[in-house]
Formats: sequence, structure tokens, C-alpha cells
Amino acid sequence: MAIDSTITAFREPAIDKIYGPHKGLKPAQLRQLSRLYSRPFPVNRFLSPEFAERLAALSAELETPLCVYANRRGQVVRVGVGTPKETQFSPDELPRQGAERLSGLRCVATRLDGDGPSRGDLTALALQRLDALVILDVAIQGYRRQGGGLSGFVQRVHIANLVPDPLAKWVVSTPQPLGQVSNQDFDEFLGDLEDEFRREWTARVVESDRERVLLIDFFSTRTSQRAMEEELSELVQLVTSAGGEVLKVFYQRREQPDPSTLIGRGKLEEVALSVQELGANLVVCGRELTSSQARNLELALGVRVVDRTELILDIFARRARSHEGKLQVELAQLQYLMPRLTGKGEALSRLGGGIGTRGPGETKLETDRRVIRRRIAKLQGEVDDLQAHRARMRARRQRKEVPVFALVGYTNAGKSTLLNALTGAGTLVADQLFATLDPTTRRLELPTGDAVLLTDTVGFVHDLPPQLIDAFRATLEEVTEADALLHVVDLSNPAWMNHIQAVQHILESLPIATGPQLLVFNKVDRVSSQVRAFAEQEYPLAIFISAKNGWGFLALREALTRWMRSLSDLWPPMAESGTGGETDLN
Ligand SMILES: Nc1nc2c(ncn2[C@@H]2O[C@H](COP(=O)(O)OP(=O)(O)OP(=O)(O)O)[C@@H](O)[C@H]2O)c(=O)[nH]1
Ligand SMILES: [Mg+2]
Repeated sequence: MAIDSTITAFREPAIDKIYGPHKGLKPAQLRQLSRLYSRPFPVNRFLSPEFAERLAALSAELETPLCVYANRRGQVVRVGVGTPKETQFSPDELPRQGAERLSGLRCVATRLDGDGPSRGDLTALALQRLDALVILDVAIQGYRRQGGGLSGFVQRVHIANLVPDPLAKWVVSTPQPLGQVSNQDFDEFLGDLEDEFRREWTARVVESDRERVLLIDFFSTRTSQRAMEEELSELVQLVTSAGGEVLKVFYQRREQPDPSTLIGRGKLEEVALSVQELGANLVVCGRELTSSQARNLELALGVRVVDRTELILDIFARRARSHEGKLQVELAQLQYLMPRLTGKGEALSRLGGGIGTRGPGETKLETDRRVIRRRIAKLQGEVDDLQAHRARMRARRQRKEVPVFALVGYTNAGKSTLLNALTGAGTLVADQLFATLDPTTRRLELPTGDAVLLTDTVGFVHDLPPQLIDAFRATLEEVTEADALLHVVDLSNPAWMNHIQAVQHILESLPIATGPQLLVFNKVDRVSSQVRAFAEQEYPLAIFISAKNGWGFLALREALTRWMRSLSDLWPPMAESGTGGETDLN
């Protein structure tokens, strides 16, 4: 049981430790506080009057708020000086979130100056998923009862608890006298509350068996509103393509990111609250994170955190079908993971699988350094072999003197759709990012009887992880070795200009210069005449098509023929058209 194991974890190290800001306290006062650890705490009541009065008296004497946390077995597991917020458990000290929504801890806190729980107290209630938060309003002057013992310090009691309603989040009782609260049956209260949560939880799980994701991102103040929106919407698409469901998006816009957690403290707390409220089990960050940032975020949020690169690698891992694809993805994943192993493994192993932990072919990623290093070396050797193999294939194609055009472009631009429409290739088309991983080559007959080979390739994305470019060098050579490129652009995506730039950027970063490019604007069926006119003006040589319904194909075929002819000095004239029966070169 998650809760029981946590109890042991709490109790052993710190039976006399006092939490929270207590620098000014004298040793004798600290000893008084640590005695609270061994005081009996009732199991089936919110608290006992004796305990409440003792705590309130100490609080009045020290003139500071105090907190005591107890588990369901009636053991005091933490004593702290300060407010619930100042003494709270960090997410990694709490039991892992599962169907049981509550953490099995209740907090009794004193307040000297106020009336019931403050906003900060309630935030701490939600962050720790406490069974209940009991607030004692303390009178500075109590009295000594006849026959010993202190009394009269507790003026009123408020009970706050979480509710499974994302709008209300919590409820706070009306103030009650101590005698009334200490008579209430805690087991019954808890049983009802847990039933409510369980019902809500079951409803949610039935609703969706996908990973429940929160997005966080950071932007500098120079980033425009529009650029932010485009980036965030792409991030949402990436998560969806990885099989996750985005519950909420958080971003921060500042001069400088926080070096330890990327986003600042206030924002981080907002995200942590949301993780609890919405039952998220993964946080995806739009920026690349250092291993210490990832670790700090995981500790603060209590769920796994992956960055954009890991997300992309995960999608690749899911898509890889061929041996070649799997090999390259695994290499990229391990190369990315290797320098990030310090610190992260711990949190990962505690929190289990899901997005960012998958290897190609549903295997789990290895996290042992030595094993990884050996594996990387082996995979690199295999990718080298692959490269040699692909080079032989290309040489064969060149001998046949059929020019090769590679379809390149941003992911989801419609490259596979176009290949299918032109050649009937039957490649997978999907409204997902990175649907295609393995290059497919098909023969295309042109109106003149000439033929070219068309190769569909993996889609690009801005800030493509360099590990991917390296690991996919065998596949990307299909692009560098092609005689010419058809650069397909999704004109219906508002970010199309950025996409063109991102693709150019990646092409320029390849180790070998690529051939000439023909720009093909796709999805014109979804584009207004203004957008099209603008693109025509900006790119007068481009071709406009709809791969889906065949618009513009005639013009495209003609352009290809013309283009081929004008580049004919690159290839000797076709000796015999239609040479070679083999068209599927995979
Ligand atoms: N409306 C419209 N949708 C299109 C057109 N061409 C492609 N699509 C859709 O766009 C989505 C992506 O198409 P794909 O052909 O898989 O795109 P891709 O460039 O191969 O994508 P990756 O392999 O992921 O890089 C699919 O849902 C297609 O049906 C078009 O001309 N018009
Ligand atoms: Mg594709």
C-alpha cells in the first residue's frame, strides 16, 4: 500500500526534527515541540481536545503558528513551526498519486491572527492532498485548568477539505467549538470523502486512458504573441501525436528563465496545484531542459517531466516500424538520455513508464550507463553499415540513370499524401506529426514518358534535436543524395513561413549540400484567396496543389518535366525510358 510505505518513510528519519522557520527558538522550546511527536493522536477523530489545547498553548507561548501532521494510524509524522505552506511536504515525499486521491495525512495548524484558513493554507491543503486541514484559531491568553493542564487557548476550529470538483477545489466548515469537532467521527468523514473521489476518478479514467498532460513553456519578452501561440499549438499537436491528452497549458514570459526550474516559483506552484486538481500524470516542457532542471521540476511537481526533444524522440519510437528506423531512433534516444542520466533515473524509476520512457518496439529504455555506452557503440556501427547499404542502393539507381526527387517538408505538410496521389504508393497518411519515418521510394511516369523516382522522407520540425539528425543520417542521406527536392509546404497552417525557414535551416545543417528545390504549396483547398495571392507574390516560381483532391497536379507534372529537362545536364538523356522493373527500393 502506497500510504503505509510512506508512513514508514516519514517516521524513521526525523522523529525529533522540527520543520519550518524556527531559527529563533531556544533548545528547550524545540524540545517541547519535539515531544509532540510522542503525544497520542486519535485515529478515528479529527483530533483530541488535549492535543489541540497543548498545541494552541505552545503556539501562544512562542507567538508563532505551528503545524502538526498526523497519519491515519494516529502517529504524528511532522511537527513544524510556521504556516501549512511553510511546513508542507514536498511532492516527492508524498505517496505517488493513484486512484487514491488523498495522501493519508491530516494537518492541524494554529493561527494567531486570523479567522480560519488563509489562501496559502488552502493551497497547501491542495498541494499535499491532505485528508483534512484543521485550523485552530488561538487566543493568546488561555488558562490553567484546576488539576493541571492548559485550556481555553482554542477559540474556534475550522475544518477544510478537498472536494472532487475542479471549480470549487475545497470547502471550509463554519467555525465550530473544539468540543464539537473532537467528537466528530473522522473515519466516517474520510470514507465519504474518498468515495466521492473514487467515483470522480473512475469517471475520469473511463473518459480517457491516455496520458494526462500539462504543458509548460517559457518565452523571452521578445517573442511575439503570435509566435508563442504557434509554438504552443505545435506542442499540443506533438503531445497528441505521442498519444497524450493536453489538459492545460501554462507559459511564462520573462526576460530570463529561472536557471533551476525554468519557470518562476509562483508559476511553478500554479502548475503543481493543477497537477493535483486535474490528476495529470505527465508535464511536458516546450524548452529543452538540463538534467538538473528536469529533476527540480519533477521534485516540485511530483510527476514525470519530459521536454520537447524527449517528446519527439518518443513519437519516433512509437512510429518506427522497419529495423532501420528502430535502430536510428534507439540511437538518438540513448544519445539524448546518456548525459541526462544523473539524478533523473531516481525520479523516473519511482514514477514508472509512459511518454518519454518508451523505446522502439515497446521496449523500456535502459537506464544503466555502462550498458547504454556499449549499446550506443553497437548501434553506431549498425547505422554505419546501413549507410553503406543505402549508398549501394543509390549507386544501383544511378546506374539506371533515373533521377531521384526527394519529398521534403515540415511534418504533416502532406508529403505522403502527395506521393500516394502521384504514384498510388499506399504510404501511411495521418493527421499526426511524424507519421512517416521510413523513406519510401516510388516510380513516377511523367507525361513525356520520362520517369523519376520519388522518395518520401521523414518530416522536419523546428529545433529538430541534433541527436536525431545524427542518428538519422542514413535516412537523411536520401535527401542529400537526391538529385532535386520537392519542398512541400502546408499553406493552410498559419505558421507556414516559419515552417519553410525551419526546413531550410535543417537542410543547410546537413553535412552535404542538397540539390535544387521546387517549392510546392499544398492544401490549397483549405486556404483563402488572400493567403494564396500573398504566397504567389512571395514565391512566384512555386506550384500550388491540393494533394487530397488532385488540384494542380497537371501543373505539377509539367513543372517536374520542365524542371527535369532544364536540369538535364545533371543527367544524361534517358537511354531507354522505363528501365528496371524494381521500383520499391526499400
Ligand atoms: N485538406 C487537405 N488535407 C491534406 C492535403 N494533403 C494532406 N492532407 C492531410 O494532412 C495530413 C498529413 O498528411 P501526410 O501526407 O501524412 O503528411 P506528411 O507530410 O507525410 O507528414 P509526416 O509524415 O508526419 O511528416 C493528413 O491528415 C492528410 O489527409 C490537402 O491537400 N488538403
Ligand atoms: Mg508522411
